[in-house]
Amino acid sequence: SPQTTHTPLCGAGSCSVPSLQHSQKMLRGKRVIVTGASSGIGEQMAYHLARMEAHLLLTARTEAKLQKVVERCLELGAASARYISGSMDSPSLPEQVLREAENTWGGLDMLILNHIGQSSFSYFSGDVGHVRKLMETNFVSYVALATAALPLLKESEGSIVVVSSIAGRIAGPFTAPYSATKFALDGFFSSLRQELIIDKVNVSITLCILGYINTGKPSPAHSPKEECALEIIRAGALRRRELHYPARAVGTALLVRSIAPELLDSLVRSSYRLENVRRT
Ligand SMILES: NC(=O)C1=CN([C@@H]2O[C@H](COP(=O)(O)OP(=O)(O)OC[C@H]3O[C@@H](n4cnc5c(N)ncnc54)[C@H](OP(=O)(O)O)[C@@H]3O)[C@@H](O)[C@H]2O)C=CC1
Ligand SMILES: C[C@H](CCC(=O)NCC(=O)O)[C@H]1CC[C@H]2[C@@H]3C(=O)C[C@@H]4C[C@H](O)CC[C@]4(C)[C@H]3CC[C@]12C
Repeated sequence: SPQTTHTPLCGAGSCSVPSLQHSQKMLRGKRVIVTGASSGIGEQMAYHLARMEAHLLLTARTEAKLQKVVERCLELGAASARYISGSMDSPSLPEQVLREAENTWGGLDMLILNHIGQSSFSYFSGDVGHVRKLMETNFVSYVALATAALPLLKESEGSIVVVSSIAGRIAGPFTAPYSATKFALDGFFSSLRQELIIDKVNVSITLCILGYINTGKPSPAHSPKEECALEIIRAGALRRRELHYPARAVGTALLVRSIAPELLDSLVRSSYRLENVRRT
């Protein structure tokens, strides 16, 4: 399928050896948009891409943070780096971002969809307005960005990378609105991938299923955001269908769910200290 056989980001080299160094070289001089790049995993992806000498367009809401990330990217070796600030629940922002890419670069090679709106880890409060807003930010804006990017990505035979979560495959408690937005991403982008393959359009879609990543204080129990960021970029550059990170934890959870879903549900329920979870 075009997902695996054609690797236009590779240049002239042999892409059958998916070494880390090789996938890094593949990004040199490529034009990449990263959303949610002012902190966490998105910020780390920007730094890796800068070291790989890519051209970067970064987005998030907080201009002051984006300015600092752009400065650091230029120090690290980015071919160029710029940003657009704004909230992704604004319907005009996705097109504005893609216009900027077209006007400055005349094209696009990779779109990394990573941002998420604010949500809490708590019992569902009944706030339907919050669900609607989170759907706009975490799902509809991803669809709008991909839609606006597709003409450019078709031209470059580029890639879309969608950052999702284990919560988008296995619904645990206390993340109902967030989980719904991540399940929606899987439905939409997996269906779109099928259509692109049917139409022989060589744009890859990589869905990243992440477990708990340490984006705050260092903790040995959680996977590091720097490594996670590199794995996401690598999976996108290699045009993989899916990334499971950390591989063993995510793979085991998905396997147990497919064999014994009720057992998995009960293991997930019993893994929380319920007295620590908020009812809002
Ligand atoms: N951390 C984890 O354990 C896990 C994370 N993931 C996924 O990884 C991705 C990155 O998560 P993580 O790095 O932890 O998240 P962070 O909260 O660290 O970063 C979120 C980013 O999105 C931006 N953002 C927030 N609200 C908006 C908005 N309304 N419009 C535009 N941008 C916005 C933030 O910047 P600003 O506030 O400046 O707008 C920030 O740059 C997400 O898709 C998440 O679902 C999946 C599984 C586990
Ligand atoms: C609550 C986190 C979102 C924080 C937020 O709103 N950030 C944006 C901002 O501050 O503006 C959740 C983000 C990732 C979640 C975790 C995840 O996706 C993996 C697991 C899924 C499982 O179903 C529940 C536990 C998770 C570790 C989950 C926990 C909540 C997040 C950290």
